[in-house]
Amino acid sequence: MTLARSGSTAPESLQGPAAVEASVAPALEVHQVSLNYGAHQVLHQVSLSVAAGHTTAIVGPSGSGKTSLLRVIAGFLRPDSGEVALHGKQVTKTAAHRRSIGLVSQDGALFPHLSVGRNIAFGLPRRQRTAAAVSDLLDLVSLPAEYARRRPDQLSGGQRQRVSLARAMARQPDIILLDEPFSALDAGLRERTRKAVQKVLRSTGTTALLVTHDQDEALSFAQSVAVLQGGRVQQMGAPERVYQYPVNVATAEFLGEAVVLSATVTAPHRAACVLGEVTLRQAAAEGRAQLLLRPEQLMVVPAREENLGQVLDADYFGHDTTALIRIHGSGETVRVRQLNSAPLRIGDAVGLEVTGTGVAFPG
Ligand SMILES: Nc1ncnc2c1ncn2[C@@H]1O[C@H](COP(=O)(O)OP(=O)(O)OP(=O)(O)O)[C@@H](O)[C@H]1O
Repeated sequence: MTLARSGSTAPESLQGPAAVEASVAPALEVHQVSLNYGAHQVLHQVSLSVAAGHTTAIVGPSGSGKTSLLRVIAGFLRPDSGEVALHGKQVTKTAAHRRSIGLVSQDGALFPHLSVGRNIAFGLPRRQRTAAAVSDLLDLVSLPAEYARRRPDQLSGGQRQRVSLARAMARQPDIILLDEPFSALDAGLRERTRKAVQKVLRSTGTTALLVTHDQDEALSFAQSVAVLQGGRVQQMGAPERVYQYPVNVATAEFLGEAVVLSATVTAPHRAACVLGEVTLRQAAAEGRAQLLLRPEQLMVVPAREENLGQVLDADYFGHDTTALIRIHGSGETVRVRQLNSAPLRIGDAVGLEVTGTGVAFPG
């Protein structure tokens, strides 16, 4: 049994997002979708598309509308306006069970009284419910065939999620919706399961949409990231793009730790701030600005007269220390991430140097 579709994009998907996007029609298109719960509007003209064979993550804070959007795509909720299409075919009014969609939820939603094998077989068309097909699906998610006889409560959380993925993939749906599938797992298992799921999706060329509130997960798992805030898509693009070129400070702050300093843009690619002159990676209008840097761009150097600051707080994480530093004179505070060759302590006097480039926003 092979789960790669005929005309699947699996080989191309390994060649990079641009190659696929240029040649393949979107598997999912959401166009101008708005949704209200009574008088409360939770989605505002949301548009996004997912290229066939690609994985896109919708990331946003709690209450931003991620689950609501997923439910509209799955067909559990009808939008007040806008459209949803799968492989170019309108499904906005199609019942959930008639859409070619696989769903993996936070808890896996396995039937506790059925064996793993029967859980997986449930996802297969009736005539294909054979031990061999179940065994192939277990193999796909790197679980031994003997696990078919176990009950879900005899598996670890990560194994349960892999079974849930196998069940969702059994019918080779147009798209797999992953609704916070790793959030119930502890840190190490979460990462391993994430990698395992990513490998299955990419090797089979399966289109997937992941919903998560975890920025790191979104950036590392998906080939494209959509940032949802207040029911609006603020930005969508490749992970490196949205991290490096956020459209506003709120998006930057959501997609990882941000250092925001008052600055003056003195030339299209130059800004002056309390830490000195910084090169801008995209042109900005001259005048007052907010300068965005990331904590990993601030290098702690031995204390000197200029750029002198003091450590206000320090969190030791083993591999590195994150410290809050108040800069003398301006009173501004910055967060730095320092490898633990020389751990920082509260009260230390330090100097700071900026590496790399920043982004300036008017204001
Ligand atoms: N059935 C409902 N009736 C009324 N309001 C709802 C309903 N479901 C969700 N909401 C509201 O809609 C908004 C978006 O909720 P949604 O669950 O889509 O957000 P989310 O981004 O998935 O949040 P979380 O990450 O906490 O799950 C919230 O303000 C929520 O309170």
